[in-house]
Amino acid sequence: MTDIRITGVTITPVAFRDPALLNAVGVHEPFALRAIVEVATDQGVTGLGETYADDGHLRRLRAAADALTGMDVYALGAMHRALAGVLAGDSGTDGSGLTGMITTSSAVDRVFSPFEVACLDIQGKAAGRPVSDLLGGAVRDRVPFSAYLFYKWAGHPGEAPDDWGAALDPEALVAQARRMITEYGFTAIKLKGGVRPPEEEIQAILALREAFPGVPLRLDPNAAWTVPTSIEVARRLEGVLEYLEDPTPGLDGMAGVARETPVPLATNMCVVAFGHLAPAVARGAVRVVLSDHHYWGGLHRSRLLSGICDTFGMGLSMHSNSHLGISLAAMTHLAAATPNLTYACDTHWPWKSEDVVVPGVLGFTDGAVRVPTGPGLGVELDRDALARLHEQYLTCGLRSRDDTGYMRRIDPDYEKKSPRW
Ligand SMILES: O=C([O-])C(=O)C[C@H](O)[C@@H](O)C(=O)[O-]
Ligand SMILES: [Mg+2]
Repeated sequence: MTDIRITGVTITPVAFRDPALLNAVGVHEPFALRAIVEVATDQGVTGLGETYADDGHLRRLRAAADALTGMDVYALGAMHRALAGVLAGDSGTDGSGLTGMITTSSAVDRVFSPFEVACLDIQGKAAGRPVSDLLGGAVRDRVPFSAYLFYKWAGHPGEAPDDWGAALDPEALVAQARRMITEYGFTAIKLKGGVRPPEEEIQAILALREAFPGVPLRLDPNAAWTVPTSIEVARRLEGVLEYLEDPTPGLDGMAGVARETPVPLATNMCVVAFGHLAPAVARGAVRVVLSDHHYWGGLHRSRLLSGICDTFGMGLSMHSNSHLGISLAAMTHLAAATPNLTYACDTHWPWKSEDVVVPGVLGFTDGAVRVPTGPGLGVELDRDALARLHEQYLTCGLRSRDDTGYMRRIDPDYEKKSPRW
């Protein structure tokens, strides 16, 4: 078999419009940042990856690109090892906004991920097979996603309201869910909490339960609550929630909540790297892990995570940050080829109005994305859109995600606290 050698990597940071979505650490800025990674090879086949674009991450991506140039796209293990060398001594904990609230994931895994995805795109194109086939083969041809609700302002301060409008109470969240379900057909609902006092968020979940009987519901306050508050909310929502995501900070706190409630606890905050799995299992801290190939080291390492979860009887769901079409394609191939990923995956997709991929391949029907069957990821770059969103990156002035800093500019008294209630 002929090698397919990397001859060059292009990393293009882009910015796309993002609504004023509220979370436990502040509010989304007017633009979300992503980096588009294009890998070129000596066989003329190219591959795509998508990742975060905070300044520190971009610097690491560029160093990685130099180290990977000349390597064979099949040598994924050697690439991961090479990046461990390049990033040795770099804790990668700057840019706390990279993954939302996650600062303890592995820098090597975060940097490796978009290159691995691009190499799998190339391998798939060379073999004429979809990426899901390289991951063991699709076990489902459609991947269900959840309606991801946010408390939100009507618009960014000083701008006209967006077409979703404000959502600051249960009625508005029910209306938001109704629109998302009408437009996308979602069959599960997640509410991003940690924004309003817990009693209000309980009322919001109860309103959603009444409006959408039988639809699985999740609440994720991103560690905004103390252990006693978490236990009380879990008690009030027992039998109502499919799972409660990261109610409180840290493995010990989560274990303390888990001991007192039958409601399954899920996480994308206290188990975000392989080293966290053994202590989480030992403490019985979580019943569901949200995978995310962007920080678990790509698609193969996410499948390794799924095997570990399966072995230890933990469920598997999927986390998302604001993302574009290359990521959605990668998430869909991965989910299709992961038998124990039985929960509807998270996606921020409905919140974005711009993209870098040619439209048409990825679409939602009945809340699910059909797994692309073309070679590789199955998506193609729209070069005009890429240029436009790169220009937007250059002019928007944002260089790192900073939900707290943005909130403080609007409300100088705002304090970041975990737990808050
Ligand atoms: O499940 C989660 O924790 C997330 O989706 C993290 C994200 O950063 C979310 O909170 C957001 O976009 O504000
Ligand atoms: Mg979460």
